[in-house]
Amino acid sequence: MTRAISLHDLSKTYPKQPAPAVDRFSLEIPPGEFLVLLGPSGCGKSTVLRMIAGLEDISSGELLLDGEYANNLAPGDRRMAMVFQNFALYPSMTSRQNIGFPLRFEMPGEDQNPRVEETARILGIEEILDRYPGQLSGGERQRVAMGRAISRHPSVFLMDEPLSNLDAKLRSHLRAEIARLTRGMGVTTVYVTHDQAEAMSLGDRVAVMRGGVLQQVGSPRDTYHLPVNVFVAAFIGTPRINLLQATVLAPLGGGMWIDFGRQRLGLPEPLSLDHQMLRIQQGRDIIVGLRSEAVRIAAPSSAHAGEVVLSGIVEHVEYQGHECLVHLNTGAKPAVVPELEAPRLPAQRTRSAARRAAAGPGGLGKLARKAAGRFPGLLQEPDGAGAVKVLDPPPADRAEQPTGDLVVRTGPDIRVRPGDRVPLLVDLAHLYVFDNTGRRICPAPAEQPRLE
Ligand SMILES: Nc1ncnc2c1ncn2[C@@H]1O[C@H](COP(=O)(O)OP(=O)(O)OP(=O)(O)O)[C@@H](O)[C@H]1O
Repeated sequence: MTRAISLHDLSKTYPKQPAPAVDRFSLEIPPGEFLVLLGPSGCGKSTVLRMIAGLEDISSGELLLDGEYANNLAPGDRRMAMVFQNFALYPSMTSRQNIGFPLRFEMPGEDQNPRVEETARILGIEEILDRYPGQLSGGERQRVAMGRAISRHPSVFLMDEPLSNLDAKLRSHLRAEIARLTRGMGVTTVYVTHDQAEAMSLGDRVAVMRGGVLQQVGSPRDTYHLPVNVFVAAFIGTPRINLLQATVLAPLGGGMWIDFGRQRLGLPEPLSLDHQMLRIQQGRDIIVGLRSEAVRIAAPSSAHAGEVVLSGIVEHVEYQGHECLVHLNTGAKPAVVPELEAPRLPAQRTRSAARRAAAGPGGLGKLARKAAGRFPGLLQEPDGAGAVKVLDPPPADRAEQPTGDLVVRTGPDIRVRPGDRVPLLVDLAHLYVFDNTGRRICPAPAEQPRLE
């Protein structure tokens, strides 16, 4: 049994809160889909989940279950099972009693043991059925919590960061188990997380939220390759996408360049349609996004079609075993996305930079708050597209030292050292351009009229 969930302009405003925690959220979740709600802390993910579960009143908008109006349906009548981050097990009950507890109400008078044992077999927890939560590891507790959800044969699973209290190895193991279980059962699942890697590996689709507003919903591949705005681009992908401030130069005589200040990137002629569209940005601030795999360290003579030349000074090489991440300074100004951490920390910190970093995220938060103060309305736009303004890093940083603005992924055997100037080849097929409100303009959004 599985079901469709429709959210139409769902909003939630908590008492005494000026801004809605969830703002006109619309989404169709077909039966059997594994949908992940992804976003930074406080963006409203749990509130959406709780409204679906019936644990939170809906301020406005409509919730439909299999096409039927369900705003006022009691939680117990929704046939949904929820799994929480803190496991929420009864400490005085054994695993068997915890798993069987909801069945007492669903199948009164019946023997629950066969259902409990079937569930335990699916989860491989037969051995721990007679232990109490205090006698279980974190992973075992979460399996019991999952068992309690599964044993009810629900039509929807709602999972609120179910793995975030577990260590990395167990997380990845249980992640695979959740994917196997939910797909096997074919039950519609809504899964909340702020971990983009988890979202990408689990979701049929990922819905990215920011400040209560849905930014983009799509397959993991689409959200990675075609982010609608700079926020989604920066939130998804590790290492984070390189975001650089730039302007477009398109003199009347022809040619087009993306100007980073100290270097320019020439766009090859004839210009592609997407690049022709950039002409209207002439003289305006833009943000260029380059994922770490879109740039390689190689001589200009080895450029393939579609690759253009830049150069950078190596600041730091991060050896990762299977690859290296090379931090470079190209002389460009990094763009900062409010609500996410600041741009990358400089590779070679001065003492004052290290002090600032040691002071924790407050300084970065302050930067974002300062930005929000300088550009009112900047953190959220009425149409939900999400304006994301480019910010200059604090001047003191720049005066003290050059900051790495570009991270490039290379093979593990790269032989470069801090201070080396290296040639770079940028693959234009993987170059993103965002306008000064943060919207992606290149590659052009599908709905945009094209110059044909
Ligand atoms: N009961 C409440 N009363 C008032 N404000 C609330 C309440 N619950 C949540 N909020 C606020 O609503 C906003 C969204 O909260 P929510 O828990 O949905 O975010 P989230 O994205 O799930 O965050 P996290 O990942 O940290 O759990 C936050 O600003 C939060 O402080």
